[in-house]
Amino acid sequence: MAEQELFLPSTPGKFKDKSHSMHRQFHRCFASTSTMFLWALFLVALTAAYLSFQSFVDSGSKYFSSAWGGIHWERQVRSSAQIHRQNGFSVLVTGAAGFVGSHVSLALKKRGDGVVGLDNFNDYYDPSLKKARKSLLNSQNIFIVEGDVNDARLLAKLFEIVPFTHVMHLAAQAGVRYAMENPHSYVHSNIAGLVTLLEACKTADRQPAIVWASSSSVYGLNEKVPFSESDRTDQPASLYAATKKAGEEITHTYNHIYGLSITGLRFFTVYGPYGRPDMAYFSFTRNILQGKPITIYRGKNRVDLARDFTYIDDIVKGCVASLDTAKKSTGSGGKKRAPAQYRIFNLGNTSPVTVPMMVGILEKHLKVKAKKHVLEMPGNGDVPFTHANISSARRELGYKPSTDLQTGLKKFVKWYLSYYGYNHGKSLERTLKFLVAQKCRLVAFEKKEEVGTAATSLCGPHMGRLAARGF
Ligand SMILES: O=C(O)[C@H]1O[C@H](OP(=O)(O)OP(=O)(O)OC[C@H]2O[C@@H](n3ccc(=O)[nH]c3=O)[C@H](O)[C@@H]2O)[C@H](O)[C@@H](O)[C@H]1O
Repeated sequence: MAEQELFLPSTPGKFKDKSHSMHRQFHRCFASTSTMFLWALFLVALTAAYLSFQSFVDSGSKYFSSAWGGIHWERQVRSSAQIHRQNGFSVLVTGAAGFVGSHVSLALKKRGDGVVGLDNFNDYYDPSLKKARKSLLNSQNIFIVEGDVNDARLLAKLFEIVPFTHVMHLAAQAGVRYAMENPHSYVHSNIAGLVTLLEACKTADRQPAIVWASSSSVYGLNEKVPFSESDRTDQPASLYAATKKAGEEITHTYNHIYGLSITGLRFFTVYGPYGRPDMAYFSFTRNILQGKPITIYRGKNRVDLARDFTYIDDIVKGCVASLDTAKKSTGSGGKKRAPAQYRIFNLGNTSPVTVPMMVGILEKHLKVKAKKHVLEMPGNGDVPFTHANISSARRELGYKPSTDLQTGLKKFVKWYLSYYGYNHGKSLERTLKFLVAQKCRLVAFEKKEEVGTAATSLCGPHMGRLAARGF
């Protein structure tokens, strides 16, 4: 109201005492200006408070939202990186809570190398399996840093704490068909993440040698069998394959410009205990046990699809041999001193098996028939077959796969049943019933003499003998 009076033109004749009125007007004006000034001051203070709160939140997020940093954390990293053998390595394993990463980490630690894991524990598949692998690694004194390969600050910190001799880069967005659902996750992990990691490695004062996971999928539509490293890889059939192929080109650049020693490993459909639930052998096992149908893709002209399935222990040997034979990087602090080693190897099994045959092996080990639903292969990035020529890896790494699919799947099924039981994914009630039944069987087994005596007194000696034998 006061402001309205002040700014509206005054009506002539309305004011009897002009000087008094002017005084009042001045007074009002002053009062109003000071109110405005106070308001402005208040707003400035509010803005400043908001800005400083924002910067607090921003800087705070470095410490609160990320799971790394601090003296205790650094101590864990250092301790995990400690080498316990002569001429041993200190290895940064990215994707350490993943399938291949966890197995390789355990193998390295077992022989006395220092291992620091890095994993972002994303939910591409059930993170509880990743946590279980983490617990396994922790029990062997391997520390897994929770973080992303795209976090340059974290990588710089890790290299500041530990002068890694090697990096085993296994963190990636895997899966051929999922690339159609979430293409950006492939670019994020397999391209951006790879470049961030290479930048950290190239800048390190003692550059590490790098061994990383490429893929058999880079052969794409190549029809020449078996696939050799020198075959064409310029016809990827999926975005996943394209990002792995891009990774091969990118690593070549870093080798050429900065003197990083690089070895790329083209894995062929790796399977085994603690494997990836998104892969066919794993999801088929789950469905078969649950009595659910499985979809088997078939190629053109009703030709079965085939894969050069490779057992995890063989892959681990190939990875470790790659680290052992890797030459040192030649640069330091971002400067190349001399040409460095650049290698690419197929790590396969050299004996492709069709998908229906793989299902047959699972049925045998699970002792359950699958409900099969055969479907023409959709245009989803799949390739009809893979078959590795491994002569190069055999010659230079001493790589010699020794587990056939029968044996490997038997080990996988054994692990699967011990890990999930028969009732994986079923209702809590059914799981409890299953556990109670198991417990009863155990009790009956342990107490069979007592059960036998009770059965004798109740039903006579024949029933007693049967009961004492454990039914
Ligand atoms: O070597 C690799 O570089 C890749 O290997 C693996 O890819 P793939 O060989 O495609 O394995 P996987 O999905 O187990 O399908 C196996 C077969 O089952 C068929 N398949 C699959 C699913 C289904 O429901 N039905 C079906 O018939 C399917 O058509 C295929 O013929 C990794 O996942 C990948 O991350 C990468 O590492």
